[in-house]
Amino acid sequence: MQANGLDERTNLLVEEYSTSGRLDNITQVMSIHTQYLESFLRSQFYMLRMDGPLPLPYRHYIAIMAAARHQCSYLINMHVDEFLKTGGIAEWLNGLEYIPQRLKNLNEINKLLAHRPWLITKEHIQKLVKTGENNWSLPELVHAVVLLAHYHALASFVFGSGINPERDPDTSNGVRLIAVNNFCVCDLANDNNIENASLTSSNFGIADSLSELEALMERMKRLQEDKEDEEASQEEMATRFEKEKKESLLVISGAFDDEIVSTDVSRYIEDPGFGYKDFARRGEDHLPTFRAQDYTWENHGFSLVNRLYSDIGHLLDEKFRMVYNLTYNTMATHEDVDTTTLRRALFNYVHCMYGIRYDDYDYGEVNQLLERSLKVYIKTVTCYPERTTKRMYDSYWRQFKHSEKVHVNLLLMEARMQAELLYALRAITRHLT
Ligand SMILES: CC(C)C[C@H](N)C(=O)O
Repeated sequence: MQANGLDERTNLLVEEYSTSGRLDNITQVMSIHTQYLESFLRSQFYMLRMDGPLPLPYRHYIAIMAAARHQCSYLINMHVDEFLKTGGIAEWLNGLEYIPQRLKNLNEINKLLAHRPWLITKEHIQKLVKTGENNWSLPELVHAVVLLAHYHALASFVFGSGINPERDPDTSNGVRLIAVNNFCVCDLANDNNIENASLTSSNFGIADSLSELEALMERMKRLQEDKEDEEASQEEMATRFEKEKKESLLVISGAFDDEIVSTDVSRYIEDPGFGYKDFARRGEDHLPTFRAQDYTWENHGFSLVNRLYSDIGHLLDEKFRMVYNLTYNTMATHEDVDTTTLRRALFNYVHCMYGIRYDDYDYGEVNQLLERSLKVYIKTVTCYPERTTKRMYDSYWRQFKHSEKVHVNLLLMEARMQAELLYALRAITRHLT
């Protein structure tokens, strides 16, 4: 890393340490991408600590409820502390039975948002805002929704980057260490690449992975060159999306055994068995398509959110743009590479799994650029983050640097957050009209 890049990173970390009194592992890992970290911290600081519709302890409790949907003890513990520090009532930490009804009413939207946001309708919104004494004002509800989406997505980042302990196959009783494993901070922040990682696996496969990389770059190049010549028809484009969506539903991610949720976590959730629909298991494949141009973040979501909870729209917008455009023009050891097509494919594939379609995007590209093991990883990190394993992390893009895999995680996290927001905000708009 260049000297001034390093300075910038150090300054940001020093600043973060002096305002919050800690430097958690999330911040350290994200600091590999300093510019992004800055917009991340800014929006997180705003939603947690600045003036806003919800009281401070509520914000942390909502973060706990969100993280619990993915059994993310790491985030839960962090916000349990913050909840108490900001004056939260300790009794609430015994679980959902101890919290006010109003807060409890968020359960349903938390659950849908986390796992099947396409099911959120204006009726859900109506119910929350019109329940007599326990009602939520729209600004409060928007604040809550932003927090929920932020923490669901952050749980994806935490598991996707190995910030949580990996599941130890021997602890079949479901007990997990709450401590943070050191796969993240020591290795990722130092950006050890495959040479080090491969010490644990065998050297066999290096040649394969090298040629995989070359082949991927070749495909990217071809796609960029062919863009102008080949214009698929509208129908053809729609068919390609539907095909990709259908296939994504069948990608199997991790073990299907019913997870045992520890009581530390289960006390904060209702209906723990509810997850991203297991299409593969049920043999069903219906997920409605959301046409992105009918309700875009830029034209609709952004202004609604900004109107109801001032300035958060700008902060989120800046963060989305930042992650979407972030590039170092590198691919593993290669430099000066235009990686736009690959980064778009990652982002759009996440939206595809949530049924969101951009009609000017050719989903054939997803298929050409994202190999199977990467799709498994994306689906797991996005939809069932708690099932992510180190093996999944290691099995794709074996030539790439850890910083690039963290970059992938940033894209997945933000794409997921945006997808959740789009569905929730569309429902709020429908409620208002
Ligand atoms: C996710 C990676 C493929 C990103 C790439 N290293 C870039 O700088 O654009």
